[in-house]
Amino acid sequence: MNEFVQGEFDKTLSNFNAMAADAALRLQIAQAVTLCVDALSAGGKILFAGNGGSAADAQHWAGELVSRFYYDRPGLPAIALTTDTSILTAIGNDYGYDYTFARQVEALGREGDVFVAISTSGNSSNVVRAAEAARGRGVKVVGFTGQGGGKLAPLSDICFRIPSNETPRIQEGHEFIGHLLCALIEQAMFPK
Ligand SMILES: O=C(CO)[C@@H](O)[C@H](O)[C@H](O)[C@H](O)COP(=O)(O)O
Ligand SMILES: [Zn+2]
Repeated sequence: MNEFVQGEFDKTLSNFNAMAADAALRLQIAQAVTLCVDALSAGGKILFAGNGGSAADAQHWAGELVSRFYYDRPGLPAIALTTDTSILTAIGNDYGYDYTFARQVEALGREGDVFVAISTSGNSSNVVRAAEAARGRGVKVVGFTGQGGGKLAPLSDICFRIPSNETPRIQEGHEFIGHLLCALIEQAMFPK
């Protein structure tokens, strides 16, 4: 067991070391912040979606923006598309699970909004279809995925590809970058 735990620490540390050394990743973080700040400053909003642990990320990050992150300031408009069981079951039952997020993007997304699409494989159909729906409506797509990128990468205006093929490592990287984006958006929208 100790060996397993040590192995998990080692993989997580080497994943974060690789991210910390990646200058292109820092540039992407700055670009994603600009995209979100431009959208919010123009009266737009940020939509989030993902499955499983990534649904938790979607809700977590929307919560940081609507409520607060490091300090008190006005709430920012952000919606996780993973939370309303009536909507999710209606779309899932009437159109199919693949459409659970796309339908909501069609209903809620407006030109100038940002859709944050989270999928460790990059291939979850409901996330990929929602990214396609977003592009079709002039909604910018910020993708969060793994090393491979999957189908989501080419659909994204900016795509965070965590340098791992292991779902938990990818999710840990997502969580870190998601927090960074929330902090930087807060600072840019409401400088202290
Ligand atoms: O949290 C985990 C694994 O750590 C799982 O719930 C995981 O999110 C689910 O299997 C998802 O359905 C995986 O989908 P995706 O990341 O490939 O889009
Ligand atoms: Zn998990």
